[in-house]
Amino acid sequence: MTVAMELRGVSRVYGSGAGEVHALRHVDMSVRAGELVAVMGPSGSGKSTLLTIAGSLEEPSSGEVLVGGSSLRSMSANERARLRRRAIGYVFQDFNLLAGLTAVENVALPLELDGVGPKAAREVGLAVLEELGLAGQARRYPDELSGGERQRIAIARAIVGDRRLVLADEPTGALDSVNGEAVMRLLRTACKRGVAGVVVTHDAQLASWADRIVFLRDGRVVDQTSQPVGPESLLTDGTSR
Ligand SMILES: Nc1ncnc2c1ncn2[C@@H]1O[C@H](COP(=O)(O)OP(=O)(O)OP(=O)(O)O)[C@@H](O)[C@H]1O
Repeated sequence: MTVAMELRGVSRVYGSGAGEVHALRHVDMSVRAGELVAVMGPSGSGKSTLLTIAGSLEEPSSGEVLVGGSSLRSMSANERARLRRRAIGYVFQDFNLLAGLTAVENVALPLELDGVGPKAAREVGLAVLEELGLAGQARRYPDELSGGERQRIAIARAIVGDRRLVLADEPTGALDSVNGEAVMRLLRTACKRGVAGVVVTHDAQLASWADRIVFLRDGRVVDQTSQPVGPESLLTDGTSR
């Protein structure tokens, strides 16, 4: 399988002098197309920093980030912007859906911003919603949807078009366990289509939906676990079988 995203020796330092914070220290990590990777670790261990750097929303202090085999450093600002728009989908805890647009209009928005005509964009948006079992919500506005439904629509928006990488930061944070599982199931469905997914979560049960769990501590990768997919592979105390 092709490598969709790779971090090579990535470090990120915030501040300087006595206030220096080493958010990431020499992190090596790669995610293949079709693979879902969970990132876990204590508060402040660098999980969000890893995600924003992988998504080209922030630059590393040193090291290299490759998306689809191309180094972000070798791209112009315009090329990076195009990559963010076309190839990378982002899902955050607070949904970020636009209140004045219906579910399908929200999903179609990235395509429209990228120059696809409204009708064609809407058709692609509807197809993604259908594929994810969300067609029934297509015409509703965000305030007519539950929190779980809103987050699933946000995932549909993150994978619409030719997205190769989906980055999700605590996408299940505000949801109950049933809706949290539904969100992880959708991310898995997206990965089956060949999308590479990276999801930050505090929840071991939800992380068990991933193919692999990467553990961070003090900005370093301290462990990686491959696992059979599905929450049934977890023991009741949250450890892997
Ligand atoms: N913009 C910033 N300026 C200064 N320090 C920062 C900045 N962003 C993050 N940090 C620091 O970098 C370290 C890693 O932060 P990060 O948000 O990546 O951790 P996290 O694992 O996502 O934490 P949490 O689980 O609490 O969200 C923390 O010590 C944090 O205070």
